[in-house]
Amino acid sequence: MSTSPTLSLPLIDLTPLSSPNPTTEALAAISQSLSTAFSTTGFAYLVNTPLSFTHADIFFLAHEFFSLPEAEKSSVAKKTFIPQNVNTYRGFFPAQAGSDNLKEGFEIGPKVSLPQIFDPRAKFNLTEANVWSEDYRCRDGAEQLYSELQELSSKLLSLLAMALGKGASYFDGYLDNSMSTLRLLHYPAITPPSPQQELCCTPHTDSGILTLLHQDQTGGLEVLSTSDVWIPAPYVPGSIVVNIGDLMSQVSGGKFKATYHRVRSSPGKSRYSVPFFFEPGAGCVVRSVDDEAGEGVLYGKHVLEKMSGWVEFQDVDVEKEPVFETVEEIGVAA
Ligand SMILES: O=C(O)CCC(=O)C(=O)O
Ligand SMILES: [Fe+2]
Repeated sequence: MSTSPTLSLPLIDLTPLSSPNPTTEALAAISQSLSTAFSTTGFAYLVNTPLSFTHADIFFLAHEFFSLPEAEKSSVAKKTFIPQNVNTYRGFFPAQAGSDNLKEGFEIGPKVSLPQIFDPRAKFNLTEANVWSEDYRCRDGAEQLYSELQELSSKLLSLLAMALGKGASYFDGYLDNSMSTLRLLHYPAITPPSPQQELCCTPHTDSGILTLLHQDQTGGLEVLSTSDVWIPAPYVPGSIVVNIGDLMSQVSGGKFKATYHRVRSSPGKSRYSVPFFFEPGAGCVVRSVDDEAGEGVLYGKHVLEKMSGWVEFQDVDVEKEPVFETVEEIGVAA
């Protein structure tokens, strides 16, 4: 692990993960670097990742989607925005004018269908199928990127298990029916620049296990340091920004930090980013390593609670959702 003189976040070299048989020492060294980064700022840059996609390939997927005509994007918009559409959780969301979240997005989940554990009357079905516009030419690419990011995240999860003193397969149950989300984001240019629109992504923590973020060259990402100062996390060529989500922070007994981050507007410029939120299955019971016999929390419930605070899901009312309470109730093995 190294820290560039101009960067406040560590760079972690993942070269050994591209090898079919990485040495135990190499894996232990990455595990240690991740542990140090996640126990302090909660953020790091990953370099020499095993992805087959270049930075340009990834942003092509996003540009192609956001250059579709508005009507085409609306055809896959979530029900919250286009009431006649059936998709509630996957799909397109438009930019919310007048908020600190001036971004439009397109979200996809796994290609394989997930067990339908939500009440069909629920306002948000977290395990619904993806929706695609026939005019979007990059569906195969987006599905392939999803699969590679899921694979990389799974490897990182094993390394986090080791960092917590557990065996490499300790968290493997999280991968059953994992409902990770690949999100293509476009922050439209603010013209004319407005002093009121200082932020285009409001300060927040992510909700899942970890997030792998590709950002373009525009800059603007900021991370709250341990001394409560916003530090820039600019684009580093060829890197992925990684950070811990609330869930993993809880699982680690607070050892790993879910750090606040935000995006500062770049006057007159548009920006693209592609976060991948690595998540367990909705029916996964998640427990802290410090309380392995405890009741734990059902991941699907954790997400709905978190969603009620997101601008894209303003109408989530967790109290009114027919949310399952126990694993038995939703009929899924933990
Ligand atoms: O666009 C970015 O760089 C960050 C996006 C983000 O933090 C998120 O979508 O959770
Ligand atoms: Fe985030």
